[in-house]
Amino acid sequence: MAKALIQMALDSLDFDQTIALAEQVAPYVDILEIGTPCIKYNGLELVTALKSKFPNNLILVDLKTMDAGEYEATPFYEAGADICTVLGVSDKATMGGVIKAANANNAEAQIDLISVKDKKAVATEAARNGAQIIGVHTGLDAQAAGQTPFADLKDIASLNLGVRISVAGGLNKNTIQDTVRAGATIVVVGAAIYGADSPAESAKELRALVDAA
Ligand SMILES: O=C([C@H](O)CO)[C@H](O)[C@H](O)COP(=O)(O)O
Repeated sequence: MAKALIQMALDSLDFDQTIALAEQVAPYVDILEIGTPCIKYNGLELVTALKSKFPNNLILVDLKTMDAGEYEATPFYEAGADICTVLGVSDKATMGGVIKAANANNAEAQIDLISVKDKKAVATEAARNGAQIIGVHTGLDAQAAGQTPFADLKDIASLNLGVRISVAGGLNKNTIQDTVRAGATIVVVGAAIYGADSPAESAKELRALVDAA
């Protein structure tokens, strides 16, 4: 079985800090994620910069698109995004538009199940419609209210949809191996890396844990 990928969520608003953090963690992670607040603040220029500075990492742009899927996602794919996210609560046509834009650019679309009520149904339909990645996601606000992504991961993994499953929501060194063993093929880490005394050391430790899981 292929090793799980590690995705680092770059959630700063500051352009230069984002590049500096990416420089520290890039050797240890597979995917550099431009978080939603960060992409809204910095825009396409940051995608172009990360893509050129980190050719060995995939770039995920966490657009969380809600409408006008193809129109919104296309410039980000053209700027170098390997993966863009679209909300699972959006219209089927919106998700379809992002999937279409991804395919036109030899890239991938991720359906984010954040705040979706019937997650199994949305994930099943999205996979059938060509989404390459399903994102099980407990957002920062839901985390603050004590929620975790683990029960949702169990539900989605049990469907055996044949697509990759990304998991985000407060993962850290204590939970990352169980998350991989439960079926995550992409594990997303934000605060546990950028909030550490040494983000590079934290990313290195997580890499070793994921590779050993
Ligand atoms: O996607 C995220 C959030 O919704 C803000 O955009 C986070 O980047 C994601 O949850 C990963 O960060 P942590 O939960 O801090 O690991």
